[in-house]
Amino acid sequence: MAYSTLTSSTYGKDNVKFLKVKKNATNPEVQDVIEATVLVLLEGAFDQSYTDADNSPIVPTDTVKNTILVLAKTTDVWPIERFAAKIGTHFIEKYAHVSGVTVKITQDKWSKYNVNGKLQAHSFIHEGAEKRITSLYYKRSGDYKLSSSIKDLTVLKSTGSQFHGYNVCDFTTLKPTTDRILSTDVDSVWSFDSKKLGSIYNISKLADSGLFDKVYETAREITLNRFALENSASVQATMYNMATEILQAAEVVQDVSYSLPNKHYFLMDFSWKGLSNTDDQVFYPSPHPNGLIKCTVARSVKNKL
Ligand SMILES: O=c1[nH]c(=O)c2[nH]c(=O)[nH]c2[nH]1
Repeated sequence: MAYSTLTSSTYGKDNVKFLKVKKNATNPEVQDVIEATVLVLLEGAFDQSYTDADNSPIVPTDTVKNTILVLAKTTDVWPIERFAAKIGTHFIEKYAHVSGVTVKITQDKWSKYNVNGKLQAHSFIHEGAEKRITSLYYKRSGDYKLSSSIKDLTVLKSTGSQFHGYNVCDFTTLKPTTDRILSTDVDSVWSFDSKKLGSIYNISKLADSGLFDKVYETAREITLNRFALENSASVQATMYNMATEILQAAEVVQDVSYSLPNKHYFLMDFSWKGLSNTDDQVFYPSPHPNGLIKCTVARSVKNKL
């Protein structure tokens, strides 16, 4: 008997990059761009390549890369949810021994900007680290999980955030505050209810209706609005409220997860110079450690009906 057994495996290509330009049909001067980074991993009858050095079932990762780029050329990549579904169904349809496909597409945020009050037709600002992401896991059975997210949207508010009333014990040094700086890199994930979306082949039609862009815009707007407008009791309370609002606004969303670092800014001590800093003006951006707070929020059973 063999000493070991392969319990799971998956393989493919990561960091496949392209930029695609879309020209308006009536005015080709009006353009859009998507810069994307794609991951595709395959599952299926590949065990012998690991256990017997038999490469015959392997679709080379180089072929996976070529496929992503050819599909980027020949099919519509707007929005990324549509392109993820296209990639997923392609691999299942083309290779009978592929049983599952994982796709992750990360989109850079290129935004058009104004010159003399006029939105430019084909000039864009790269808005830093912020990304729009979609993740798909699609199985030959037809089952799939689709989620989308915002990552590395860095925000800060200089007041309108509190933290007090927490557990106090002999390890506690933190002072309660009714006015602090709150800053985080937003990582917000909303998973779609597959039953409400229907078959994976329905995703393209839903994309035509603008559904995925609308949910993305809604999630981003709710996150930014609530961050600004709510006098935050804690990261925990604010993220829960954001997630609840997204569930209320987007019927097709099954649950919402946030993962938020609490990026601390500590009030500097100028007492050595005889200076008071009680007016909360000068802070030290502490690179580490940071708080890290995560939650997933779904509809309560009553509201699922
Ligand atoms: O919003 C917060 N949540 C915490 O759990 C926590 N813990 C801490 O030290 N500061 C904060 N702030």
